[in-house]
Amino acid sequence: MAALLESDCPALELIARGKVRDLYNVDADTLLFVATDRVSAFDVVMKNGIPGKGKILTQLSVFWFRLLADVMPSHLITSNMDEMPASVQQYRDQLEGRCLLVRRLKVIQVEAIVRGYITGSGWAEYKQKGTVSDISLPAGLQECEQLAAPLFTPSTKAEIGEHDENIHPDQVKKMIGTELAEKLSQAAVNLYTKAAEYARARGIIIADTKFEFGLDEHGVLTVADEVLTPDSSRFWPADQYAPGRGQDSFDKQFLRNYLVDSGFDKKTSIELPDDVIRDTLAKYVDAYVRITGEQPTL
Ligand SMILES: CCOC(=O)Cn1cc(-c2ncnc(N)c2C#N)cn1
Repeated sequence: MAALLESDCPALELIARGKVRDLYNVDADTLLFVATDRVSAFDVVMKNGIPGKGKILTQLSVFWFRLLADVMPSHLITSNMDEMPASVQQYRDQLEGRCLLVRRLKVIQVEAIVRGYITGSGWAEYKQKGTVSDISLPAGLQECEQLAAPLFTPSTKAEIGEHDENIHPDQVKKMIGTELAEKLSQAAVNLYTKAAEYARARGIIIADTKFEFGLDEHGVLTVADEVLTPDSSRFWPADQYAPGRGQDSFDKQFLRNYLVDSGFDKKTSIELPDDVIRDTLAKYVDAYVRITGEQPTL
C-alpha cells in the first residue's frame, strides 16, 4: 500500500501531482518523478491501486529513454537508487524501482501528441469536421484506421481536472517560435515512429502517445516526463486489431469491462476487486516482457 500514500517523500517538496505520478524538488538541477501504483480509468483514479504498476511503468520508461537516446537526449539521469542523493535514498524502501532522478528543464508548455491511428478525441473531431487538431484529413477514414503517416497533433496543457484542448501545429509556432516548434514536432514524430515500429514487431500497437519536452541549460531540446507507457499512450493488442470499431486496451480492458459491468458512473472513485487488480497487473507485466524481452523487477 506504500505506493498510494499521500506523499512518499515528506522531506522533499512536492511540486506537481498527476493522476498517477508525483514530482518532487531534489535540488537546483534535479527533480524526482515518483510513479505510484494508482490507476485511473475514464479519468477517475480508483480507490485502490495495482501493486507493482509504478515499478513496471518506471522501468518501461527507462527502457524507451535508452532505446531512443540516439533519436534525441532525455532528462533521465538515473533510476538506480544507489546513484541518487541521500535526500532520496532515505526513502529507498518505498521508492526503489519506481522513481526517476531527472534533469531540471525549462518545460515547453505543449502536450506533444503523436497519432499513428485515428481514435479518441481525434476520431471525435474527425467525425465532426474531417480534421484532427484542425489538420484536414482524407475523407472516408474508419475509426481506429492507421494514418498514412504519424501525425503531430498537439494540445494545450490543461489545468488539473480540465481536458486538454487540441490545437493546430501552427499555434505551437506562435507559442514557441517556428524553428523550435518544427524541431519539437519532428522529434515527437521520430520518437513515436521508432517506438511504434519496435512495439508492433512485438505484438503491441502504440496507437498514439503524448510526449513532453523542455530545454536544458544549453538550450538543447530534451524529451521529458515519462515516455511510451500505457499511461501516456494507447496500447492495443496487435492480434486483435481491426479498423472500423473501437479497440480493446492492452492494459486496461479488464478494468474498463469491470467498471462498465458494475454500472460505474465515471465520476466516483471505487474499490477494485482482487481479480481485476490481478488481471490488470498481469497485462502490465505482459506489455513489459513483450517490449523489453525481460521480466520487470517487482
Ligand atoms: C507529476 C506530473 O507532473 C508533470 O510531469 C509536469 N511537470 C514536469 C516538470 C519538469 N520540470 C522541470 N524539469 C523537468 N525535467 C520536468 C519534467 N518532466 C514540471 N512539471
